[in-house]
Amino acid sequence: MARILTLTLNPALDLTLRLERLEPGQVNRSLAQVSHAAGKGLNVAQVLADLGHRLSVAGFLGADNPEAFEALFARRGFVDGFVRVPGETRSNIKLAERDGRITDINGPGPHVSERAQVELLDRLDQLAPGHDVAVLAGSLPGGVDPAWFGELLRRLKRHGLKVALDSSGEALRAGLLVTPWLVKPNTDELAEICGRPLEAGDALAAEAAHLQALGIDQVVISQGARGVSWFGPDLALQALPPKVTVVSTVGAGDTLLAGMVHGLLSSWSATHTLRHATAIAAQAVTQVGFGLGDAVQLQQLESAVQVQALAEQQEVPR
Ligand SMILES: Nc1ncnc2c1ncn2[C@@H]1O[C@H](COP(=O)(O)OP(=O)(O)OP(=O)(O)O)[C@@H](O)[C@H]1O
Ligand SMILES: O=P(O)(O)OC[C@@]1(O)O[C@H](CO)[C@@H](O)[C@@H]1O
Repeated sequence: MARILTLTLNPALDLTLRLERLEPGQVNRSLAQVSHAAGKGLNVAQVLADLGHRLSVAGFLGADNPEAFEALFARRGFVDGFVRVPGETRSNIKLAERDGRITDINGPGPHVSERAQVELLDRLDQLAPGHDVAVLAGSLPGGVDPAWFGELLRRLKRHGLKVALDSSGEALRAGLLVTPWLVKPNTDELAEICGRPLEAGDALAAEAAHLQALGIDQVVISQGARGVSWFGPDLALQALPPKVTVVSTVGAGDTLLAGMVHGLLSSWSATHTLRHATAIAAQAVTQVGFGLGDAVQLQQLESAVQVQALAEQQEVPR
């Protein structure tokens, strides 16, 4: 069991509405709705807690609506390092149609002052020592500069934590410069950073090689239903998940990330790590919400994941 700190700088109340079919511009009636305290780092934390780890969670939380988050922390036994900021934590709307299509409408989050940012850094100086890994996941709220985000990663590294990063756009770019231990972009996020499409397998491998040359040990590239490419020191593997009935893909990437961190910390074989992480991510899409589901279903999914070696990585000219 490891001690893991997850950072969610821009958490969200996820409101998932299940619909037969979304008709834009019409009155739509939902079949069911459910609300969760969420945000990428908090979703990762819930899966890691289910996998047996001890969690601390931090970031910025709106002072006007903290109840669902505080209830989650109490229920899951998370150490609460969140700085409260004026205003409301955002609500993100997830429209889940019967055929598995998901439409996300994510809010900007409250504005975070410089003072609150200093407070979080001070708090992390106290909280971080003693943790093995920090997982930083999700977007930046208003007022938070990507350069500050880079400084945050640097501090966590200085405290001796392995840093795992899952973000997008400028925050991802700033984080990559600090060479985290592990990075988990999806194909679109990586393509945006490198400024070219990454459809072909050799383009992915070349980009992964470039990130590894910067000093990033583990490059995990998620590709939705097409699976995962994992480039580690001396390994390049591809996992293909089994076909599942999609209920909501929200949090699949977070579950995959948690699974990879868990396998690596447990010193499992590479194949076991990737197979298990891919299986829990596949299970995640069959449910709304975050955390591991039925153990028997998980066992069946794990047996059905196909893992194979990828062709030799290629150098990318820069
Ligand atoms: N339809 C699916 N069937 C099986 N597995 C899936 C499916 N969609 C996603 N997954 C699994 O979940 C992983 C993460 O999905 P994806 O690449 O969509 O992540 P993401 O874009 O980071 O998602 P999010 O940000 O919503 O958490 C995939 O690599 C795959 O293993
Ligand atoms: O707007 P961000 O921070 O990029 O993503 C936020 C979010 O879409 O990510 C999670 C799923 O990965 C959801 O719980 C949450 O609403």
